[in-house]
Amino acid sequence: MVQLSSRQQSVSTQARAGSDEGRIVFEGVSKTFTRGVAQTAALRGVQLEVAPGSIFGVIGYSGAGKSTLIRLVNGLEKPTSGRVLVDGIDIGALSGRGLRDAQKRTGMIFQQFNLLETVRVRDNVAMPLRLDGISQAAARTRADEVLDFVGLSAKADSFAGELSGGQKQRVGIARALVRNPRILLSDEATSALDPTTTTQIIDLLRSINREYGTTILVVTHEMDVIKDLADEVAVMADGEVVEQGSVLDTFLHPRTAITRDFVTTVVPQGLPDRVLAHLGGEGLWRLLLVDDEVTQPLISDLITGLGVSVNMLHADMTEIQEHTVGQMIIKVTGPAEKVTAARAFLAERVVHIEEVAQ
Ligand SMILES: Nc1ncnc2c1ncn2[C@@H]1O[C@H](COP(=O)(O)OP(=O)(O)OP(=O)(O)O)[C@@H](O)[C@H]1O
Repeated sequence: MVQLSSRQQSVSTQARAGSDEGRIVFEGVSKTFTRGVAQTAALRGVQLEVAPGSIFGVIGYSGAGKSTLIRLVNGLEKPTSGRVLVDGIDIGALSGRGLRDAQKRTGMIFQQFNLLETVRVRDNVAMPLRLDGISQAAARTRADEVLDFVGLSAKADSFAGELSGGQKQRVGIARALVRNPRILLSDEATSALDPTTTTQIIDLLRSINREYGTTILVVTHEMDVIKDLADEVAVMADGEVVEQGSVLDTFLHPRTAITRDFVTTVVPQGLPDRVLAHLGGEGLWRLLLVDDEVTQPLISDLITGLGVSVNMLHADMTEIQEHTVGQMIIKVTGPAEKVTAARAFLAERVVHIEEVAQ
């Protein structure tokens, strides 16, 4: 894998921790679009901080304000009120040359790739440098470096229109990296891709973050993308951030209904109604287990140690932020005092236990 530049090599996540380089801060940001007499409040009082070198995910349904949020970071939109600080600089206060210079420190990738289809891959990637006035030879040399980094050297002479969706997104990523940005913005970059290609692009984004300490702000409507890519997540609804926290904590303890809905798309949290109809409410529990909790002999301990019957209705396991998260839905039956004791026993042994909603 080719090294991107000496500047990027020297910039580690740790080295950035105390500085504003790669930091994004939203300070009470609102954005209202006005068309004639119609007004749309796309963002309302957004307060967020994206730490340097982190991967921060923003999830929400269509119209929640995600694209507007990301467009404020590279100055494509200006806040109606509040401030967006990028590398410590109030981006909304810049214009002209100052804004263009700030924009060079931010790369962006898009759902529809935004490539020039009839232009060769190498020249698509070199385009931002050519717009900066860099010579064609130097821009092409640099483009070849980043194409090597994203694994697409072999396609440098192809026309962009000849590539698959996954290859196009790699070109989009190479173009976004060509100026060595401190920050990479991703607006639904995997939404047009199949699951396998999505995984490859997510792996590429993670390797960019890991090797160069690039801050990545990703907006998406897919909780799978958040699970596999992000460290932190903010959930948006109607222009507001309704919940934020670490991805693992958000999966384990969603606090709002909308977050629970998103979590459910990855970790189903209930049972089919027809199954529920056959089960009484008592002793019907959903358990969450993390890491070592997953491998303990929980069910046999319940049966042999507490003398209750256990019916296993559902079990699954997934990886979140390098932690193993297991889920079980069980029905415990027996004398009331034993069922109560079983619940107390489980509460000691698993990270979360709740009654299954009927
Ligand atoms: N340029 C604009 N002019 C007027 N209204 C706009 C403009 N851009 C966005 N909006 C409105 O702002 C709200 C938020 O839009 P935004 O595109 O940020 O949401 P989103 O979460 O990215 O949705 P999607 O995933 O569908 O793109 C929507 O009601 C949208 O119609």
